[in-house]
Amino acid sequence: MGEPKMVVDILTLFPEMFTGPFDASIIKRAREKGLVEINLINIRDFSRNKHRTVDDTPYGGGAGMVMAAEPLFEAMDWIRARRGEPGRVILLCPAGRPFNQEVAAELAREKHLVLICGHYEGIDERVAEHLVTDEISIGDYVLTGGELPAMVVVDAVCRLIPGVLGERASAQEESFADGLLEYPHYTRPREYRGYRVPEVLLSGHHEKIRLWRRRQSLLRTLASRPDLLARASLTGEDRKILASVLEEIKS
Ligand SMILES: NC(=O)c1ccc(N[C@@H]2CC[C@@H](O)C2)nc1
Repeated sequence: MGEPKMVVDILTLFPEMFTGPFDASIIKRAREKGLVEINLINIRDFSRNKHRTVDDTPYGGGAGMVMAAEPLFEAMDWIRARRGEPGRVILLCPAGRPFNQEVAAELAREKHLVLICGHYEGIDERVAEHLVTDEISIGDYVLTGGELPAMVVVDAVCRLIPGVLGERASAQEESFADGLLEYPHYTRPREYRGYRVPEVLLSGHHEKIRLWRRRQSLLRTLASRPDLLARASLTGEDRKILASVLEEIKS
């Protein structure tokens, strides 16, 4: 097994939550190919008291419990001793930087990521202040823990590592890679319960198919995510296609 392209250390109280998603399909294959190494590290193993506690009551009062700093600092010491300074130490939390394809691409360039999955009301702030390099949120909602967000981030990042997806083309063409939504996909049969595949896709005319797909991407993005359209890098051809679409809408 060659040197893995990326190492991901995940600090969590529930390592068992990860076995399903990371032992199936693409991530499993990436691990088997040695393209990525994912280590699940149980925060509780770094508790330094005999009851192996990892949380405590909040200073200043209030409901709920707070994750203590010590086990996380001890775990980071262990990670550093074993593998040196991580490229990024990511805390998953609702206040974090919104996760998107651009952030995934940025993280995919790192050699070593540490993801910290919190629980309870939150984590002692000294962790965010002195250990964390990036706070990331997968959306504006509160979850019981950082584990599900960590799975989402690992999935989106791993699939961008060269060699993880079979033919790179599918990752390139896919939504958000060029900033537009994806065109519709079809496969056999060419007619199912009376529903037919668009003729152009059966024509074998590659240029027409490319244009049809691009038009569909532009139409879909215009219809459901005009904000993405505003930010996308459009070619001259794209603008011509959009102009003709807008003409049709007006007529
Ligand atoms: N939107 C998100 O990415 C997100 C991340 C974490 C989270 N919850 C954890 C539990 C306690 C605290 O560490 C944060 N909820 C939502």
